Amino acid sequence: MTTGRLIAIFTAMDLTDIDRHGAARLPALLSPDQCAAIIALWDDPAAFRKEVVMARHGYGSGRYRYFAYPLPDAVAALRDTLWPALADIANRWMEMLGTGDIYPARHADFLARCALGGQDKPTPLLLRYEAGDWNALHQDVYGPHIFPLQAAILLSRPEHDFTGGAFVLTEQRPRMQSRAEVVPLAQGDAVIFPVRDRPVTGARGVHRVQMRHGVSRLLSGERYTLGIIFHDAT
Ligand SMILES: O=C(O)CCC(=O)C(=O)O
Ligand SMILES: [Fe+2]
Repeated sequence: MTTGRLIAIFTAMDLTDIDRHGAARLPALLSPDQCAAIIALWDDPAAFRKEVVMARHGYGSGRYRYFAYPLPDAVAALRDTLWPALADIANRWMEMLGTGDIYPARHADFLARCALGGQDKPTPLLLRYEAGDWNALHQDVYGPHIFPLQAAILLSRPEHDFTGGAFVLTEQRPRMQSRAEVVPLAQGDAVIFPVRDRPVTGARGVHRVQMRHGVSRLLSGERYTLGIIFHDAT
């Protein structure tokens, strides 16, 4: 995947979906071969710094592994090339919310800021679900430094490699009932979504709505996802 191709996809996609619906889909960000190559990393212990068995923590059922630094090239490239377009959205959001936060033009500069605050462990992760597994609704916050958007890339083929296992987002609206959004993904598609909350313009101005994401129960097969989170962890 070249930067040029990523930028072309971004230009083509409807980024306003993030503001309208809380999520945007980037079709075919990775090819089937690229997906297979990332899935193959699962069995390379040297690629990872930590494994989480989700049931042990009440996170659902399934496993995930956090990549170690240096990240595999494909993972590092995704973090770098997605950054500029997402930082633009994030900076617009911070302006709407009046936080005064500004995300730098280069992802490396944001990581340096995280590291100064003690957040220096890589957060990109590979997730694996089998039949019966699921991912509880959650927010990927790892410390005070938060980049407000993240990406998840489906590496397996729906209906071929697995059934069930839908990517789900919920939006908790202040003093109102919550809204669910299901994002149908094909192999290689990415979904871009808020980490914790997002600004919504209402009748009385801008307010934050809390967002959570998760995965519904897998009915059969095996499902792998690559998660790209832009802040690091303590
Ligand atoms: O498996 C999924 O689709 C969700 C993964 C996830 O929670 C994440 O990437 O942060
Ligand atoms: Fe997550």
